[in-house]
Amino acid sequence: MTAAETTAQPTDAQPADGTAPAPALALPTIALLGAGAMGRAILSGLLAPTVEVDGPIRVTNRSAARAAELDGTPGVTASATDGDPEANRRAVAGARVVLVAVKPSMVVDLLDEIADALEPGAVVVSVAAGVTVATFEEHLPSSVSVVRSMPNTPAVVGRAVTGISAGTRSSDDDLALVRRLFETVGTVVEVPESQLDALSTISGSGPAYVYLLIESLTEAAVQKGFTDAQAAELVNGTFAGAAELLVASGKTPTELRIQVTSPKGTTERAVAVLQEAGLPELFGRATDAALARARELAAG
Ligand SMILES: NC(=O)C1=CN([C@@H]2O[C@H](COP(=O)(O)OP(=O)(O)OC[C@H]3O[C@@H](n4cnc5c(N)ncnc54)[C@H](O)[C@@H]3O)[C@@H](O)[C@H]2O)C=CC1
Ligand SMILES: O=C(O)[C@@H]1CCC=N1
Repeated sequence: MTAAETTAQPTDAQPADGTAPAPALALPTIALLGAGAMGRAILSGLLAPTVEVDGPIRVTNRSAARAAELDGTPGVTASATDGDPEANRRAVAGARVVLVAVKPSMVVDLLDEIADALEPGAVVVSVAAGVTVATFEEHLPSSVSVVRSMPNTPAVVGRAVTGISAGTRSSDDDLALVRRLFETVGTVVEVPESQLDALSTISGSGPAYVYLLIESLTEAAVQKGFTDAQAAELVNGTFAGAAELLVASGKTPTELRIQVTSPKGTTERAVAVLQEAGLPELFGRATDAALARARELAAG
């Protein structure tokens, strides 16, 4: 199931026995504009039982169907913007944090729509790829601050890696607040804005690269005669196990690859094919292409 297909729900931070732990983290009033794949992934972290948000999270989305689905979620009020031109303005009025999670091409129109409804002192948090702090600040009053972020979809299971960058008007407290917010869905790395697009090409897009590798190896398994179900079990299990071993062992990926690669054995032949085909360089080119696209998005 992709993040886009999930509905917002508490992350696996919830204890298995169903008992509610004491809220460990208090967050102020939040508006979330755009409940697509990323917006809902973040929402799932904010709805964890360990998080206490001041008042319901005000969510908006273009389609009425998605808004209606989310409106039934405890801790959320959701409105559709289709047919209700005031929905975003109502959502941001009085909110201390405003998360902007619409497509990059829609950001500027959205900012112009909400600018004079924002609470002075609000922190506007962007997750939009490419769109710069300067663009945000240009379209918003000087009484609000901007923080740019780049999360990734493992937020749905509380395992996001999120980059955050301060805007020119954001205080240390604003940045700390945004860090706490994203820590509800995983880990947070603070970088200067000049590095955020590069970070996006690695961790923002990274889950897609991993899934493409999984798809490719699965195809090879099916070509070798395994059923789809067997291929998925072999490949998904191998990726999950390898990633867990990487984290648990504290070893580098190179050390772990060498462990698998018996001298003159079978893996050595396979790895040689991948290296001769230029797999490492391909990732350099792929991330360069993503970076170029981020710059196009920044230009509008
Ligand atoms: N999908 C991903 O892995 C990541 C996405 N992002 C960023 O997150 C943002 C959203 O991306 P996705 O969730 O993938 O796109 P999406 O298309 O799944 O979601 C965008 C949502 O915004 C809603 N929307 C459109 N106009 C609106 C408006 N005026 N007011 C309120 N809601 C509105 C749409 O109905 C839609 O549900 C983008 O800016 C993207 O760059 C950032 C990191 C990772
Ligand atoms: O593909 C995109 O533009 C967004 C940003 C990083 C991941 N998804």
